[in-house]
Amino acid sequence: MEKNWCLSMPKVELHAHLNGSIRVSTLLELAKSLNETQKDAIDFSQVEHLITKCDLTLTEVFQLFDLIHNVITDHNTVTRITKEVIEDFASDNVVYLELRTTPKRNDSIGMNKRSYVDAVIEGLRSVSSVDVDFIPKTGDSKFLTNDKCNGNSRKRIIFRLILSIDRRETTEAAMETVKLALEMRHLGVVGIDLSGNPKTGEWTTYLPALKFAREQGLNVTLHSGEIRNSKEIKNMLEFHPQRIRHACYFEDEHWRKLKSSKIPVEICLTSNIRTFSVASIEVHHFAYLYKAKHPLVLCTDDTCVFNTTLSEEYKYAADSFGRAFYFFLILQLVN
Ligand SMILES: CNc1ncnc2c1ncn2[C@@H]1O[C@H](COP(=O)(O)O)[C@@H](O)[C@H]1O
Ligand SMILES: [Zn+2]
Repeated sequence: MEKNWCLSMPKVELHAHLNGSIRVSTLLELAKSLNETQKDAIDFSQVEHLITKCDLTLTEVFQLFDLIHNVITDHNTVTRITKEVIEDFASDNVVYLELRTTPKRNDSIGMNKRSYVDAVIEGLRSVSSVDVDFIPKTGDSKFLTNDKCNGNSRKRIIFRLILSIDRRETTEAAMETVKLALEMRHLGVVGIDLSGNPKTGEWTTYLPALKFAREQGLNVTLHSGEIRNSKEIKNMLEFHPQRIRHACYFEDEHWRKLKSSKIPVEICLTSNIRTFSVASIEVHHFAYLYKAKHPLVLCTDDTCVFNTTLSEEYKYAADSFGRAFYFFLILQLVN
């Protein structure tokens, strides 16, 4: 399928991690300058090596995240990368973007979870090439958009934020993130995500925070089935999150439960193939769920880490799954 057609089509991105979507050029620039000024702070050659590697094991992916986090340490950098990530999605013709990020602390520079998210919001405000509509439309909040020219001919992107809990965090830290999300709902925070290295921690550590989030009306999305862990997948499905991501290692009983519950699945083809979570595109569960008419959405996950864009994910799906998928896209456009 035509790459340009996939590019020109207005798209919705529901699963992208902020730090994993940093521009490659920005990552290399920041890593290089850190390497020159503070020799011990970062191993530049390792960043370069991992960023150019074709396939990355999950362990390498999380090594790369640690390196990225070592580079993005201050508020200004968080603001800069947010601005750039939005500009990049807008140029890929994404018209609705739900970005997720893990609020972080860095005591040495006075960063706490709240000030981290404030820096993200500052990034939204600083975008000038496109209007970023990030405030749910209620009352007098309209003035908080970054709509600088009041014109309606400019390109517009609707933006919402999901706050992530990292599987390395404590129950208390997760609860702090949920409370922060509740405080920031008027700034477009719509949900809570559980992510991080699936080989780390127990998801039950976060259940009190996830249940509290749901009781308070926040949406919950879970990374599930990125590795084989039958019990965790079963319990996550029983929790009934609003959306699930990955579902690579689901077994028959999980598929049955997923299909009857109609929980939508966020599909990240390149991420799954490049991390070997699925053996090949031919056996990817996208085809199975698509045929079963299960609610699905194609997403990028981490455009920097997996060297992809949402248009490329659509092209990948169309090229791999053929004509039926092409008509599915046309129907989406028509509706
Ligand atoms: C490859 N599949 C994945 N599986 C699980 N968690 C992932 C992920 N990709 C990204 N993240 C989560 O997002 C963080 C980076 O963005 P933020 O610092 O939050 O903006 C990673 O540290 C990890 O916790
Ligand atoms: Zn993810």
